[in-house]
Amino acid sequence: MRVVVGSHNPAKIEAVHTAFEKMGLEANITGVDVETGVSAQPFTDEETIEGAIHRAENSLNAQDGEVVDFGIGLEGGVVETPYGLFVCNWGAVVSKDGVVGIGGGHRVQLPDTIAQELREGRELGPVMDRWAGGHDIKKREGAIGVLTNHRITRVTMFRDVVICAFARFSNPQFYVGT
Ligand SMILES: O=P(O)(O)OP(=O)(O)OP(=O)(O)OC[C@H]1O[C@@H](n2cnc3c(O)ncnc32)[C@H](O)[C@@H]1O
Repeated sequence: MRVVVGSHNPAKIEAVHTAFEKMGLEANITGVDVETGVSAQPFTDEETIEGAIHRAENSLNAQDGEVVDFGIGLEGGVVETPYGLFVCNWGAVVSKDGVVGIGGGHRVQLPDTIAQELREGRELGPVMDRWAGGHDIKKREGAIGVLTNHRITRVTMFRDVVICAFARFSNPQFYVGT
């Protein structure tokens, strides 16, 4: 099966590889840079889901006539709650016939100092690098990896997001009419 991921972020590509391994599916997986159609730092679940869907759809369309079975979009964002700002993560799988599966991931509460910088308009990636003293954390363990001491990483989190988004294709009989 041919799968295209709407990103070159190595954490996302590795997550898709490990998801397919875990699902026991053989796939040729590549990444492509696509537009997300949402802001660089999505600030709601809805905007983050929209970004994931756009990435998945644009991945399918980027392949110029080549047959691709699934486009996959993985998007990170943040959500405001009465208990503070949380990182949120969403994934979308779009099949070549246009069926869309969506899955969500863990949420981790951001420290107030980081949350405040995001509310002022900065992006989580560079803020996290500065705060944790790392480089390109978003391409490796992610904020979730830093904050959980690597017990959950961006790779394992997005791996599970892909498996959840794939539920519709793993069990189509449960989704008839939806
Ligand atoms: O190369 P792409 O696929 O665009 O990957 P990205 O990490 O830059 O883009 P996302 O859409 O996944 O994330 C949106 C923003 O949130 C940041 N972000 C999201 N989750 C993060 C995490 O776990 N750790 C660090 N930054 C994160 C990221 O840096 C972006 O600024």
